[in-house]
Amino acid sequence: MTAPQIVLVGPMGVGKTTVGELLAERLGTGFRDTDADIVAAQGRSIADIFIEEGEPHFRELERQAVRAAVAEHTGVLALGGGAILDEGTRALLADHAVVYLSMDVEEAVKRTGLNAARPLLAVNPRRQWRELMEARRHLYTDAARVVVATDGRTPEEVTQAVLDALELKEA
Ligand SMILES: Nc1ncnc2c1ncn2[C@@H]1O[C@H](COP(=O)(O)OP(=O)(O)O)[C@@H](O)[C@H]1O
Ligand SMILES: O=C(O)C1=C[C@@H](OP(=O)(O)O)[C@@H](O)[C@H](O)C1
Ligand SMILES: [Mg+2]
Repeated sequence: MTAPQIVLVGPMGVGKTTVGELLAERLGTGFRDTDADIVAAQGRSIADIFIEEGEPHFRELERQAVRAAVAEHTGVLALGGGAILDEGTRALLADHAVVYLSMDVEEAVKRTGLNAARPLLAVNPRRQWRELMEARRHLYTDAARVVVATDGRTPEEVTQAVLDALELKEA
């Protein structure tokens, strides 16, 4: 059976895409991101999918994207932050090398406040973050083989911490 070497989960803005690309480079393998797969397949942005068809439909598209990626991809795979909310998606992650990139609420507000057209954070970001993390934290933890904290670390430092935690050798 083929499988991704690493699957990155964690909240929006924690660095799944950034660290995923760095990890793929360090391991000499490919990088894939389910958000990018969905945008490519649908020909429209994630924000547009949320607005036009709602979050449940997006979670279905995301489950299909995760199913395809874990079946086909052998490199580093980054998921969207909310993928873990879907039971079917969680089942697809069982037995994979899932890494939870974590951060606290203050770090989250700092990172996503600076950027991002992220539909779930449009109003009152600090409260949204607290609620979002309370709902999701245990799902990330349960799905993950290892947890890597990203607070106060650069993407390069996080990348090294993931390689160390999984005891992976570079290419
Ligand atoms: N360890 C880090 N420290 C500071 N900023 C970071 C870190 N990792 C990522 N970022 C920045 O946070 C933003 C979101 O990163 P991204 O990789 O898109 O996160 P995700 O895919 O988890 O939503 C980007 O602007 C990125 O440059
Ligand atoms: O947490 C979420 O529900 C979402 C996270 C986003 O991905 P990132 O975590 O890569 O930003 C994207 O899938 C969508 O905006 C919904
Ligand atoms: Mg991302």
